[in-house]
Amino acid sequence: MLLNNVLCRSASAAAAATTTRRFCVTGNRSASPCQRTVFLCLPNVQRQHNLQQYLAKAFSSLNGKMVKQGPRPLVICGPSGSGKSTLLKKLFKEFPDTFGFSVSHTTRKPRPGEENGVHYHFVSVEEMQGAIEKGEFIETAVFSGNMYGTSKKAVENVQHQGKVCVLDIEIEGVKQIRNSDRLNPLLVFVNPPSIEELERRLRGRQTETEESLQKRLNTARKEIEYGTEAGNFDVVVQNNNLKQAYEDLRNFIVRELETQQGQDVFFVTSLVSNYKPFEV
Ligand SMILES: Nc1nc2c(ncn2[C@@H]2O[C@H](COP(=O)(O)OP(=O)(O)O)[C@@H](O)[C@H]2O)c(=O)[nH]1
Ligand SMILES: Nc1ncnc2c1ncn2[C@@H]1O[C@H](COP(=O)(O)OP(=O)(O)O)[C@@H](O)[C@H]1O
Repeated sequence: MLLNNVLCRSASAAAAATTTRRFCVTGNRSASPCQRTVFLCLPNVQRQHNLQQYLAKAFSSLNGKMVKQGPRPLVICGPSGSGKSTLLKKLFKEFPDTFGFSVSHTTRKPRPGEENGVHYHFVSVEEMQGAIEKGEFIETAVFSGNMYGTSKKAVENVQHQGKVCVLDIEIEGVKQIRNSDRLNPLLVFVNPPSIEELERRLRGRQTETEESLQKRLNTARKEIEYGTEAGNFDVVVQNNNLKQAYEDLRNFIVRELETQQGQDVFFVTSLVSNYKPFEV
């Protein structure tokens, strides 16, 4: 039996399950496809079977809010050139099994080195519009003359692997997600030191034409205003110095995941402690 939650029988098991809320009651580890599942192995089959039934009943009688759908996704937002991709690259490198990237759709052209299906799904305007009409997206936006969107499938693909889903999206997409009760993500805003430094970094990246660069800088002013306004994001990561910015991002995420984990561990532990064998 696999439920989207964490079951920990000890503090060390809780520590081991630092990232996912997957939960599995079984005596057989190979039975579960999910990663970093915490297993509860019971001494005999009969007892295990009864606990499975007990937990299934307990979980199904709870309202949906208590049984979460896994770890909260992480949305990272900030002006073009603020350092989102650079920070995320470091995060994926440090925690390859914990975080998974939500691969967006876009109508912009690939840059050298960008792979279809890895960095983006590069599509035509017609394909994008068709997919929007079919209701395939959680959110969409137009940025600097190109369409972008997060498909339901992109997020599900990551969540099905038991990973924390990471979305790199701009402000209008963030607003759409904030206004829906869909993802309930943690919201991170990456703030550059100044517009002047942002311009230097964007020019240094050598990915933009002069026109696209000016569009990005114009949008950046509004984005910084919205992003740094109190209450719009859970944290603002100031990216003056890359090492410090990464440390701030990392610390925030780890703290948040531990908090989420702690809440679930407490919740499931109390369920298990109420379990009486053979009373299902
Ligand atoms: N709303 C929304 N924004 C996206 C999505 N994918 C990327 N973006 C944002 O689109 C903007 C432009 O991205 P990109 O063309 O890759 O340029 P870069 O940010 O300068 O590297 C960035 O602010 C991204 O965060 C998406 O699926 N939805
Ligand atoms: N703290 C920093 N100091 C100097 N350059 C940085 C810093 N952070 C990122 N960069 C550089 O700025 C450019 C834009 O960063 P990038 O991660 O591509 O931004 P974004 O994904 O937000 O558009 C890249 O060339 C990157 O190497």
